Amino acid sequence: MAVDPLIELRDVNKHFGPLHVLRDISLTVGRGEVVVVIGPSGSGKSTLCRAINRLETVESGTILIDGEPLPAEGKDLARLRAEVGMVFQSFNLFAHKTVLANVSLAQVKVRGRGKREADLRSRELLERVGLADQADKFPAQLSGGQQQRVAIARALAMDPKALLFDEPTSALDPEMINEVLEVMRQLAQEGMTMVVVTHEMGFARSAANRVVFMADGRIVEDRSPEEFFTAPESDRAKDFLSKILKH
Ligand SMILES: Nc1ncnc2c1ncn2[C@@H]1O[C@H](COP(=O)(O)OP(=O)(O)OP(=O)(O)O)[C@@H](O)[C@H]1O
Repeated sequence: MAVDPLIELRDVNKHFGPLHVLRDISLTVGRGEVVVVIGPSGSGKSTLCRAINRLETVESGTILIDGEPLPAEGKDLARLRAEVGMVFQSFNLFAHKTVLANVSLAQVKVRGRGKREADLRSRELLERVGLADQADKFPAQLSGGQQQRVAIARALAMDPKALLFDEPTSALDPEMINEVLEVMRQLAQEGMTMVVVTHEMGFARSAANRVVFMADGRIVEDRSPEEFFTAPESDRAKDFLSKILKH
């Protein structure tokens, strides 16, 4: 399949003090592709995800969104950032605003939509994530899984070209993990371009087009889930998988 690149990283490097946390990272995510990033704790997965829309600065290398280099600051950065939505481990909803207002807010402020139009779109998206009947509640009245689904609706409300997920289920009780993964699976099937940092190997196996395995700030393997899970090539990946499978 010819790749139509939507997100590209070329030779990206970053340190935190003496720690070289991203080492010569080159990665291309094609339009409609789901790339799941896995690896041991501290290997740089979240930093990579956050670098893609410059929540972390990088020291060298290039990041392109739909062919446009991501600038360090300014209007073009804000515009490109809005094209790549982000869903975090902690849902970061406004506690004093209703679910509906949480989904509508950025549409009005960033996209310049009128309130009525934004609310209409928010209701459609809440329906899509199975929360149509929760629109008037406040975040604290919802379960963690429901709150994360609101956060996904909020990200979708910006009409992003791609979504980045940074450990979206790590803060959830086990019984709520699946309802969030199910929404993500649905988005993947609908063709959303997604980069997902997760420890959920079942999701990586079943929803990813590619698995990127990181260790010590490097991409060590970048392959289909079938190949990666049945025949990992590197000792680091073999070691990682054997530890995970023991749990
Ligand atoms: N703001 C920061 N300042 C200093 N060090 C940081 C900062 N953020 C992350 N680090 C360090 O950079 C390394 C990579 O962190 P990162 O969160 O990207 O790893 P990760 O692979 O996502 O790990 P985990 O699976 O535990 O979330 C870790 O050693 C971490 O302690």
